Amino acid sequence: MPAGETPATIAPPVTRQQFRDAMACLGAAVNIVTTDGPAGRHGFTASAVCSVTDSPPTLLVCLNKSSSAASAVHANGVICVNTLAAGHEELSNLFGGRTPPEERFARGQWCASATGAPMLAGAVVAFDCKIVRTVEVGTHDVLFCEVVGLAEGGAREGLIYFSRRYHTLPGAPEA
Ligand SMILES: NC(=O)C1=CN([C@@H]2O[C@H](COP(=O)(O)OP(=O)(O)OC[C@H]3O[C@@H](n4cnc5c(N)ncnc54)[C@H](O)[C@@H]3O)[C@@H](O)[C@H]2O)C=CC1
Ligand SMILES: Cc1cc2nc3c(=O)[nH]c(=O)nc-3n(C[C@H](O)[C@H](O)[C@H](O)COP(=O)(O)O)c2cc1C
Repeated sequence: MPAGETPATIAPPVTRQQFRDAMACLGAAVNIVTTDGPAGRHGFTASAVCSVTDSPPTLLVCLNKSSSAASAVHANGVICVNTLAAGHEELSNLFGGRTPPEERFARGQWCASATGAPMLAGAVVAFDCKIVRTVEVGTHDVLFCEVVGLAEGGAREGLIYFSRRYHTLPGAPEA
């Protein structure tokens, strides 16, 4: 559409595909959300991650109820949100695909965070969290997560998912 023209509107009801096509216009950081504990280790790729409040530090994660990771996430009650860096595209696809949990963790270097959830070496940042509330909305559970630990991985270039493709973001210049 040429700049300055009125955008075409879509009549209600908005379909799933129309919603997804619109959401593909929003750039988002890519994260691998992990968990570990009595229900075992698991993880999935998530772009639906957002800051809620800084007091107490809280973020939210939207988890598809049909994900193979869902039961472990709920039972363990802890997650680590590992924000991916440039070069992590393959790892993102591995955790976003239909692979068994142990095959996912065969790639990348993982260590246990304070909550026990796997933390990725080389992530841009990692948020170690306890799930404090869960709200069911449609196909997803919205997990409200209190951040109990942080690790800055030191990766310089970020990764963003936009228009159904990965893009690299340049890092801040050296101080
Ligand atoms: N909240 C939701 O239920 C979903 C939201 N979306 C949004 O729509 C955009 C376009 O999606 P697609 O056309 O499927 O192609 P896509 O290529 O952007 O998505 C890649 C894969 O990730 C899955 N995915 C992406 N975001 C997801 C989410 N929040 N929950 C569960 N699965 C998710 C998709 O189903 C697809 O299998 C995505 O980038 C995302 O922002 C996509 C799928 C589901
Ligand atoms: C870029 C990208 C972003 C995604 N974002 C989310 C998300 O925010 N929430 C979610 O539940 N699934 C999301 N997914 C899909 C899950 O990663 C995927 O369903 C899961 O890892 C595979 O499901 P399975 O373990 O049941 O095979 C995303 C996938 C990709 C590739």
